[in-house]
Amino acid sequence: MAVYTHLGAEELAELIAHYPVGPLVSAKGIAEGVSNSNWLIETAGEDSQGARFILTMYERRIELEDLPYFLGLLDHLSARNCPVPRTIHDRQGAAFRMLDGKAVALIEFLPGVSPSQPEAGQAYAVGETLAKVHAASQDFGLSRENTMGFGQNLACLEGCGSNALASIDPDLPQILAPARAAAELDLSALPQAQIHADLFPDNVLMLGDKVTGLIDFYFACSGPMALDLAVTHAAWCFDQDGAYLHGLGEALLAGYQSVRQLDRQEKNALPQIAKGATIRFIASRAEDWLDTPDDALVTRKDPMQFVSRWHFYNEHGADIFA
Ligand SMILES: Nc1ncnc2c1ncn2[C@@H]1O[C@H](COP(=O)(O)OP(=O)(O)O)[C@@H](O)[C@H]1O
Ligand SMILES: N[C@@H](CCOP(=O)(O)O)C(=O)O
Repeated sequence: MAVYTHLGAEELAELIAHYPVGPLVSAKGIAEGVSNSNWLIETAGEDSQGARFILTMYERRIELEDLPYFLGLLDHLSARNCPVPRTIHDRQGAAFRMLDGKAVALIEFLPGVSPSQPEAGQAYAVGETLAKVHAASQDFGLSRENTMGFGQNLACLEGCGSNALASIDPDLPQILAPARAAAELDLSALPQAQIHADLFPDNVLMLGDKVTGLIDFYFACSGPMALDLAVTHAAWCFDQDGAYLHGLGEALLAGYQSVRQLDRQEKNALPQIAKGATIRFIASRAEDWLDTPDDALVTRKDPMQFVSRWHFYNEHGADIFA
């Protein structure tokens, strides 16, 4: 379920009239996603050829002051031929508007579907695209602190508390010690860029092995490129049962390095960074788990999936990223 707000037909038509896209033809709520409300918008187009867009209403976890960074980054990357949707600006040139007290943005619709069981060719293409995004972001003029960094992950887990973590799974509190170790890591000397920081398969649109869209940049921030690669590795390279998919891992790293070679310092740090990346998702999933009522329509994501990935990187990280 990801339409948290009801927008009536007249309200939608009035909103769309502020954009140079022609009159509204249809609006359908999109079920996927958990954070924001999204609609697939069809308009007549300025030239009456018809056009499609995504209308996003920002509901949770997004600060209004961060929108110029997120939406500006989309426009910056799109202008540099990265497969990223551009923002449609309204007739006054604004990238977002307020509606019923919430921010909304109209975003280019990109074709493609998110792979549910990614294959090696797709992992290669995602690695390649991620490296291109890192390169293209180098001259982006804005920056944003990572609000889900290793220090914040520790604070989040400590905020949940051992007892509450144990109520999710008796083994979960054991992640507190590794979270303390991750919070001590200093990644500031590693090569930096604007990073997506949440590049799960459901945030990538593909047609076959071609990446047609990277979406959902709402955790994007300024940070080490190796962290983005580690998040993507942890999100793409394990099957439903938690088994490591060696072929996907190799392909992702090869695709990335076909565009940008990792340096020795990054390779040495990657095993620790990958463990930290798993803790990032353990922390947010645990917090969401405890915050989500049992009868909520949103499906809770299991933090233990990433605990098992932490153990994998702890044992094999040095070999994988050598
Ligand atoms: N630019 C886009 N082009 C095509 N589909 C999109 C686009 N942006 C979002 N979507 C669709 O909307 C869904 C939810 O979007 P997403 O940004 O991931 O929401 P959330 O932040 O709530 O997770 C995606 O799974 C995708 O199907
Ligand atoms: N990718 C995160 C959850 C963030 O949700 P998104 O729908 O905004 O990508 C996870 O899997 O824990």
